[in-house]
Amino acid sequence: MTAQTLDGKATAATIKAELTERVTALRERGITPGLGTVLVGDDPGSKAYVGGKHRDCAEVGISSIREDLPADASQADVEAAVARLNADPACTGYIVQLPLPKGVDANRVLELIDPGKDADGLHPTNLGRLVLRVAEEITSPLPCTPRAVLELLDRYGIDLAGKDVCVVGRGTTVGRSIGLLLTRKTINATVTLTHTGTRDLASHVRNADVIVAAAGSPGIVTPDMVKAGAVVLDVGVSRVEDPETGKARLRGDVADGAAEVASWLSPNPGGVGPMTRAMLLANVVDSAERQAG
Ligand SMILES: Nc1nc2c(c(=O)[nH]1)N[C@@H](CN(C=O)c1ccc(C(=O)N[C@@H](CCC(=O)O)C(=O)O)cc1)CN2
Repeated sequence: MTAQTLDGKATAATIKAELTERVTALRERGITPGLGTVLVGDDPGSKAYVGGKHRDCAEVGISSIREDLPADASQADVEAAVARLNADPACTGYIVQLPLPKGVDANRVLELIDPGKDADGLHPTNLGRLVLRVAEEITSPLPCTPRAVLELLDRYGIDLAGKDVCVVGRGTTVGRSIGLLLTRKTINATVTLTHTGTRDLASHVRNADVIVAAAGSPGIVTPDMVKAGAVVLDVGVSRVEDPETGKARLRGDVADGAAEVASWLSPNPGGVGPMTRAMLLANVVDSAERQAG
């Protein structure tokens, strides 16, 4: 068996075309959605992700605003950038790129974001809504990568009701919140959240109908851990040095060979990453539409 591809790149392109139409309709009503970003420091990955977010905005007609701060920015500097975006009427939604450098308390920063402008769905109020609303519609923004996973599966018609899902990794942007989404009554999956303290990771993963590998640990999910016919989402990404060329290359959390066992597999790159970018745009457009009534 060779797994079918959950093509995030192609799906994201379709979603971006849909969003372009919605942005055009907003602009015709005199409303221009605007995404702000706060980037602290020179981490090449974070710089590339933020650059990609601004290119995506330009592609669909969303305006964008940058707050780029040096690596030695203080907690107060970062909080001041957040305050500027909270006050800026041209910014309808914004994100603080994570991780923040050591010495800056990310949770304190996230708490200062105006929840109505929280394009990442990471403010405690928006995460709290996710906890509280089990069956009711959630109109507040959802964290982009969890939303990306769900949207990708939905676009390929993969039903999760009654399925056992194993999430590997308990990070803020993916692992901790995806279980809340998957266990909503509209989805009805059963979730096991595993992490570095889990005993016998393989046994949990092996039980799962759907695996969400989001540990940021290259190749942590090996083919022998994948149940035949499972759906595998490779979310985590790491830059590792290729021993042959000495050059840095991207590696996902799922080791080579999983495609021979799984029924569906999201490639990495080209799977959940592009969908994460598309879901950020969707959060911005959703919130601009809500603000416009
Ligand atoms: N404030 C946030 N910080 C971070 C988030 C987030 O959702 N909000 N997620 C990640 C980084 N991230 C977006 O910020 C992100 C990661 C990966 C991709 C992506 O498209 N990856 C490509 C490969 C890219 C490459 O070549 O380097 C792919 O998977 O095809 C987009 C966004 C942590 N921080």
